[in-house]
Amino acid sequence: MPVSNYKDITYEVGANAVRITINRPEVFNAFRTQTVEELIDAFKRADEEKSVNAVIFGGAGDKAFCTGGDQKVHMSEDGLYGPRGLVGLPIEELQSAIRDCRKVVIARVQGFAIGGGNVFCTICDLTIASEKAQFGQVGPKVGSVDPGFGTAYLARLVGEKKAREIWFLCRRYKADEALAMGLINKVVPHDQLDAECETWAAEINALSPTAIAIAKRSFNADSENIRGLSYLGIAAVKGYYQSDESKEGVKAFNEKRKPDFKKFV
Ligand SMILES: CC(C)(COP(=O)(O)OP(=O)(O)OC[C@H]1O[C@@H](n2cnc3c(N)ncnc32)[C@H](O)[C@@H]1OP(=O)(O)O)[C@@H](O)C(=O)NCCC(=O)NCCSC(=O)c1cc(O)c2ccccc2c1O
Repeated sequence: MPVSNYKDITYEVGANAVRITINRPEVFNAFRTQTVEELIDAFKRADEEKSVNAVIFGGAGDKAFCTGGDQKVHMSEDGLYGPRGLVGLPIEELQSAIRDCRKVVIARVQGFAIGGGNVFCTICDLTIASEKAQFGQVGPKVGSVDPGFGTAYLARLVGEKKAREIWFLCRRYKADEALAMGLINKVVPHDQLDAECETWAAEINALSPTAIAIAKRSFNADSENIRGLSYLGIAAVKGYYQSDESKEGVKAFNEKRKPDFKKFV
């Protein structure tokens, strides 16, 4: 897919990093099938980029890095997001593409990193956030769950107790709380976010690309079993998405009301 054909994202090669940006600010940079397809293509392209060692992954506008799956397109008859993969968008292939990319992937978080957006932060090699950023999970509130990197790998970063708290209470966490729990690497004043990301990318860019790629593969190898969990779990999520229980979560979000899950207990 040529870069010029991207509709939902932008792709730029800078002096120190490739910049991949979700460009759907009208839905807080939520992703649909097309967004996920383009991101997979972009991360595979970045993997082959010869001039830089880093990728800066962000979301357009001031409000959000990414808020996960687009709940407006998710409100479908079959409960799926679209035509591709098990749940209608190949999210598990995108998560693999980010992990498999030999560059250091830095998440640039200026606002909400919620749902699948929070999973991206978890998977990215490094995360730098503005003091305005907010993190959290919403799956059990909106009829969804990320069964793999969003749960099991999150626990490796923040510990089992905190990861379970994040999923079982669906609270929002400020940037300094995310830093304290080990979810992100650094918090900076809002207007210094781009400069900080660029500084980190420049430092990485001065280092040996082969050593970095081997180190990344080595870190990944130790948690590679989670890819298997994710691919298995997503089959369960497909069945869940087709249930009235999950559809109630999606409907409630779109109708801006609290979900009523009582009858499913
Ligand atoms: C981000 C929020 C916390 C912001 O709340 P706030 O109250 O400030 O603002 P609004 O809620 O009014 O939102 C403003 C505006 O943006 C729209 N919007 C926000 N997020 C989305 C979204 N994800 N999809 C579509 N639209 C969105 C919202 O509708 C408003 O627009 P209006 O035109 O209506 O005014 C809050 O918005 C929030 O919690 N958003 C997250 C919603 C959500 O449910 N996300 C998806 C979760 S599921 C998921 O992401 C997911 C990830 C995975 O990795 C998976 C892997 C495997 C299987 C499944 C997966 C999966 O489902």
